[in-house]
Amino acid sequence: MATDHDRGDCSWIPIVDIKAFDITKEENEVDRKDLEKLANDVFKAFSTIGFVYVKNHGIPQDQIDNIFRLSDEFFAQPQETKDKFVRPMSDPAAIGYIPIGREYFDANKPADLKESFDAVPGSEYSQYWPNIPNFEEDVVKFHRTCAKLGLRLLKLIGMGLGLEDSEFFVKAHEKISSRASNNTAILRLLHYPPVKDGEDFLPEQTRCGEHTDYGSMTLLFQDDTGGLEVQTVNGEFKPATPIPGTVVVNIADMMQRWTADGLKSTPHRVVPSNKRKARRSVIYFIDPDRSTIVRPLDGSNKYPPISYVNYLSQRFADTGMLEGNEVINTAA
Ligand SMILES: O=C(O)CCC(=O)C(=O)O
Ligand SMILES: [Fe+2]
Repeated sequence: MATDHDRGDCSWIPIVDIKAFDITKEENEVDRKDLEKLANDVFKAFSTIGFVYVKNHGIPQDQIDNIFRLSDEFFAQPQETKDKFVRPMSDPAAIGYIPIGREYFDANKPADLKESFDAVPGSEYSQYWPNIPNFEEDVVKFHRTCAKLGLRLLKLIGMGLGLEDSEFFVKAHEKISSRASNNTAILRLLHYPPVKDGEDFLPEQTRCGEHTDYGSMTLLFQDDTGGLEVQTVNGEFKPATPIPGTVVVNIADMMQRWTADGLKSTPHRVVPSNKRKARRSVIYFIDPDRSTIVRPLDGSNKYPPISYVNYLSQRFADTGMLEGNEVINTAA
């Protein structure tokens, strides 16, 4: 069957091959023309559908496989073991386990059928790292690897937008791999459990409700189960089918605001297309440094300037996620 990619449908998620600028290359060995073409391709996708599949990114497949294996090992533990690592929601710099039902996008619907583990480097909450050999070390290493890819893409976005300083976004994320108190980028391991024989999803329950992400950009590694759907420019949802060897990358809300709606933060969701099978994904939510003041780069007053940390708190409050002085650090 011919796919959208075969048909060259430009309104749908394109595959961008970034081999010329993969994370193993030194920036000074990269051909300027290749870089400009990539910047143009990435910009075109992010200013229309808001999503790309990135191919030949340079993250070794065995490193990705290892993270999925550690994730499986964590979620396969008995519930009472996982419950010992429940993430304190009061601090965006915290890490830990988020059980089924703890997070929701729509209070009027049953909670999403998912559980997750949030990780950041240099967390003061080291007691929430599970007792699984190499878990903390490998997960933090993967966080840093994802940061590298994220910074490459932020550079391409800066070029694609024609910013005078093409490193502008890179500089606004320079603390991405440092302590979470400076930058809230999180690596989230996600597990969507299967429903057992004789059981089913509740009416209106899904795996991950329709939402946009909060920060600047998201990297999304999915297994081969399927279920991720992205809203098209015409408003309907279409499957973002897993493509082996690629990372799905999407623009998030803060970046849309920063670019005065030039880049699109597109609604997406995960439906139970294969509900008897578990689905796993690993998500890297990229945020600007917490103290960054975000103002529209076109010089307009489309949105008032706001510090990223205030923006994040406001978003949680708007969606009922802020309880008392609690702030939870999630995408939504
Ligand atoms: O699991 C996925 O593929 C997507 C999840 C997602 O969009 C999110 O957690 O923000
Ligand atoms: Fe998302």
